[in-house]
Amino acid sequence: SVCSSKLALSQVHPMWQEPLAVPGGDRQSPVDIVVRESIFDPQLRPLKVQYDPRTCQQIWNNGYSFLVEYDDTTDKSTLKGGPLEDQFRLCQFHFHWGENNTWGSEHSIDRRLYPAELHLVHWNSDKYSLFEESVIEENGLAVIAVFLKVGKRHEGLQKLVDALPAVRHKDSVVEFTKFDPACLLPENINDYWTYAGSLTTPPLTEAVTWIVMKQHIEVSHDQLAVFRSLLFTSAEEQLQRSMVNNFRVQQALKGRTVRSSFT
Ligand SMILES: COc1ccc(/C(C)=C/C(=O)O)cc1
Ligand SMILES: [Zn+2]
Repeated sequence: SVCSSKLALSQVHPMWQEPLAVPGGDRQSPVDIVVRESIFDPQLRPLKVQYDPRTCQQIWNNGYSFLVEYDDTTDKSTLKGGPLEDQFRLCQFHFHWGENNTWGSEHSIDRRLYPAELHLVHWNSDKYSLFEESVIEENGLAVIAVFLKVGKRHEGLQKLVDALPAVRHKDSVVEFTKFDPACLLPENINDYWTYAGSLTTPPLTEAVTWIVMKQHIEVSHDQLAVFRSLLFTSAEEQLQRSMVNNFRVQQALKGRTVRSSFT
């Protein structure tokens, strides 16, 4: 099953108007992570990531980002450990980026923004039987966030970059297989911050356990430029708009604690 319902996503408009307030919105994302206010939790376990490249299916431009979607009908690509009590299934990953290298990430570390941010979206397959069910449950989703910095070319990313021109317009889909998302993780995945938050695009539901990696990955300027060559708009639309700055504004922490897995 493709893990993001087309109806809800098709209502995600680029640069969409932020709702004034999300019902009961006291755990919204993204947030600024203030390092010296994060609390080391020695009970946080190492993350266990097991991805099977054979579950990779397609890339879809949903008019907000491009999603690399995985077959999540079995427990082949999974995440567990860390702050998680249950086993989670990978359903898709996507990115957020800016119009230049000064900004683009959704989270920040002591107010430092990165030019882009990767989100690997997983749902709780111990408790729910469908992604769509898990999206409305407080322990339904786990998202790994990885910051991207501009530097050397990322060899593993290039296969994805080469496929992007085929999904230039909103609602375009291209087959994309045998991609191992583990190649996008930093060497050290055991240093991370974690907090209770939400999706950062509609439906903005407060269902996400965020796991934000301390270590970034590097991609080249040219690779990021291909992200920026995508369009928010479909082929039929009169006025084409570049897919850039597809990040949400930061939200209040509202008393939440950000824990760290490292001192
Ligand atoms: C059911 O519709 C959905 C739409 C979007 C999403 C995600 C995964 C949003 C985000 O990445 O912030 C999930 C479900
Ligand atoms: Zn995201």
